Amino acid sequence: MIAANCFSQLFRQHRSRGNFFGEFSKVTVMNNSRLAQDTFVFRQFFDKESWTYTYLLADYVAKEAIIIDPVLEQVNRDHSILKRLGLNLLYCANTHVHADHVTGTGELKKLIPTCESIISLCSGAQADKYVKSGDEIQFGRYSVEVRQTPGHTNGCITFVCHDEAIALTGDCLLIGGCGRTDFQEGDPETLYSSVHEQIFSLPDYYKVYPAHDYTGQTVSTIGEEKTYNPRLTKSLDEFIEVMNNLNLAYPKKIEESDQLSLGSKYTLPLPIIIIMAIGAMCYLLCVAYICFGKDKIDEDKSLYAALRKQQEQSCKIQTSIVEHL
Ligand SMILES: N[C@@H](CCC(=O)N[C@@H](CSS)C(=O)NCC(=O)O)C(=O)O
Repeated sequence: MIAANCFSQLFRQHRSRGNFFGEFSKVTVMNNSRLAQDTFVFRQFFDKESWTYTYLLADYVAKEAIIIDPVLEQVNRDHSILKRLGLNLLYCANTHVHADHVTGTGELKKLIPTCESIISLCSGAQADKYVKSGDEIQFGRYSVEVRQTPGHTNGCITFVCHDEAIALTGDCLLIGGCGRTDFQEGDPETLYSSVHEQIFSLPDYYKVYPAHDYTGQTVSTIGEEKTYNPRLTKSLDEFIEVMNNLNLAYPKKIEESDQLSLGSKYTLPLPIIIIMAIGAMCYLLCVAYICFGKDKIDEDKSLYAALRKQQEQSCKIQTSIVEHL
């Protein structure tokens, strides 16, 4: 038993250890499949419209998977890759509510109803599971640790997979950059301490995978970012000055993505909400029509009565004139 534990410790260290630039060897397990797969599956997908990276992490032996930051327009791509690899998607997690694209979580949940959505407790969005710092999300023999890294938004989280020495930093830490802090709940001081305390505290060889890159890069390491990131190597005051003067255009989908629902079990689908709203409007119109219609009939009745009275009176006058003559 003790020997088995020592072996598993050594195996873990061997997989994770690496140098400053994140190079580390990997054990590849050959199984009966014609496609030789590492037991740990890691895929980085790109959406060219929003410059967004989506990540798939899975245990190929247990066939359990997690998707991070899926994009609505790419749901079919993600779904067919899951099918091709025969993976069971346990979770759709989002590093935050994105201002530049709509999440594919709701659509993936429709295709795979057993999959659960995950978002930070501080995001204000709806999901099946809410997470906070220290939580672990398990898939097969692997897991990711949740670290709250607010500053770009209050609900930003970084997922760290210690088994593979990787950090999925969302929009908090980008390669040679960081998330903007000029809208939603952005705050440069908070972002600065999130990066320094929660991300830069990881070992230098951990790989950094962000939610976006606008320069064609795909991966970095903690060591590189700590040494070369032009924003995060500055002092706090200099950083705040830089962040307050980025002058970036607003993302096109900011309003659409603000209405985010991650397909929680407890929310109604949008078409049902629209039908209910139309139904309520029709009901109000009917009530208004009936009330106004009734008033009009009452009005007509009293007018008719007054006319009849007037007619009767003029008849009486005419009769008395004739009698008089
Ligand atoms: N440079 C981008 C600008 C798009 C943008 O605003 N990206 C966000 C993340 S999505 S809300 C961001 O935080 N950017 C930080 C940055 O320094 O770019 C473009 O060319 O469209």
